[in-house]
Amino acid sequence: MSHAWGYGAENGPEKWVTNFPIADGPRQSPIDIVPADASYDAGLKPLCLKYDAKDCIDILNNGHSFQVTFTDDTDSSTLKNGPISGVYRLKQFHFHWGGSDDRGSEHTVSGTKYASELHLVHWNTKYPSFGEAASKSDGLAVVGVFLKIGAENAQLQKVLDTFDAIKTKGSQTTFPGFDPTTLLPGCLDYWTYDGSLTTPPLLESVTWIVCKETISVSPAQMASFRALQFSGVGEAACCMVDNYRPPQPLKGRAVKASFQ
Ligand SMILES: O=C1NC(=O)[C@@H](c2ccccc2)S1
Ligand SMILES: [Zn+2]
Repeated sequence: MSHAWGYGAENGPEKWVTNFPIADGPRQSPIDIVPADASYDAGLKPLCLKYDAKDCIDILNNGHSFQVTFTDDTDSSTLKNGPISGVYRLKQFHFHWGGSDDRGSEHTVSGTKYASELHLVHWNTKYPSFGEAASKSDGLAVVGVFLKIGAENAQLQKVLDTFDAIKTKGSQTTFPGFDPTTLLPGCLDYWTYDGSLTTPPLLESVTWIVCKETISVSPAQMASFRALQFSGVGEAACCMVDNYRPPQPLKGRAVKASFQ
């Protein structure tokens, strides 16, 4: 690829395999979740998500999405139970979205695309760091939440209110004291399967935990997402839209459900 990966015609998901051959690997993400094909697993525990707002540090436009980063030096913001063993620390959360309200999520449900998808990225503390964990088959756990077009989401709006300060690639601003619990649906029923990062390097190190229940986002709020830019200051302006990878082949993997 002549330049860094992205979501355009020249450097987008169909081209990633050139520099990242694992793109055609056996446990790639996202996938289309077909509820009727998911098997209920009574052994799956409820998710235990405990976040401390004091760990929330800043918000960054990284040129692919925007991410809210957490301090992960202690076990104060963690994911436990669910399909995982041990303690996973929250590193960051970010979103993927479309150029219009009819698309944007990475996972789909029986082919249904949502306007956006929230990813809460956690790493297994049996490893010394996120970077180390990212290369291990049980290194990461990402909680995915679908954003469905509807009422304005007041908690999400707190994140969107920072966007004037992070419009372009590489810009960031402080974002203290935000509790990501406020972005979770009321019901934490989930589907789970073994998958990968959905962006390069596409490492097959993610236990995916996708919530059945959606959260709401208004059309105006989605328009705010789309006013962010992939491009940096002084570059040709390019709206940050369609920053999602489409579903990948299941290749025989089982999708389990925590609910009947
Ligand atoms: O769930 C995912 N979404 C992404 O953008 C991928 C990623 C890549 C690197 C770090 C964190 C997340 S993995
Ligand atoms: Zn993501």
